[in-house]
Amino acid sequence: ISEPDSSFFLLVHPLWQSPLSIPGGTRQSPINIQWRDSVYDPFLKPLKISYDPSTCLHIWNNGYSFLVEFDDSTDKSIIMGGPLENQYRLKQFHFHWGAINEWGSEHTVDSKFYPAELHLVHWNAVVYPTFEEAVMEGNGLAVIGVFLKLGKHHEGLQTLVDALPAIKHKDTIIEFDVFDPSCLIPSCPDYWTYAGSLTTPPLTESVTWIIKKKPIEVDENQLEAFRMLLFTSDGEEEKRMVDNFRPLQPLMDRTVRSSFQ
Ligand SMILES: COc1ccc(C[C@@]2(O)NC(=S)NC2=O)c(OC)c1
Ligand SMILES: [Zn+2]
Repeated sequence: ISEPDSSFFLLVHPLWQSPLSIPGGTRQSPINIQWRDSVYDPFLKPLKISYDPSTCLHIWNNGYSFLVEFDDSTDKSIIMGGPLENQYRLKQFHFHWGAINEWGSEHTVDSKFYPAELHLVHWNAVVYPTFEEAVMEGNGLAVIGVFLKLGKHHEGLQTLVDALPAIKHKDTIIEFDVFDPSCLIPSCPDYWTYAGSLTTPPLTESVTWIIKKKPIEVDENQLEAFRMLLFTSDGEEEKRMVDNFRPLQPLMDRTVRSSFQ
């Protein structure tokens, strides 16, 4: 097969024992973004991003991806504007990627997969007292999605890549002092936005997605470093951490808006 389609993953993908979408789900993620069907919304504001690099805590392998977590006890690292009515606090970021460069992203653009996708996860601390509660609410989370494409070496990403050998196995963690995730976000302000969900259980429909139009470029060695991680714990039979993305979900009664014409 040149490119996986949902039937491929429905049949053989090892990660998906659970239902592929929650029964009655009307706003599931990820989706294909058909560029020509997206609707320009002139009322969408520019997204404002202000992260404090000192809020970075640690990087760890949770057995499905690797994530960098932030101190979200204050409003030091936040986003606002864009499609958002409140400001949202940065909680963590993580990635999804494939075994080969032909696929790996969760969202697709005109049915094209990218080799990987970054998710920067934020929660609405203005309205909800805890992240756990925000996860259950329609306007609880805001996730910035950034596509990764094969190209030149990415200096900022290399800091993360250098830490990966230390978190090869599930449930391994290392301290991460200072990191500014805005170095992973393209400077081009253009994005798509739509109402969606988490892409792993509990699959709750609580995410305002903000998908950057422009990808960042990373090199082959950096993608290969992701693929050296393991789903499995130390001592278990090794399973490479690859293809940790959910199959595409139906758009149903949703419109994808664009911040650009
Ligand atoms: C209980 O709260 C959760 C659970 C899982 C995730 C991870 C994920 O499902 N969500 C996105 S986005 N990508 C993913 O893989 C989460 O992230 C906000 C929050
Ligand atoms: Zn994700």
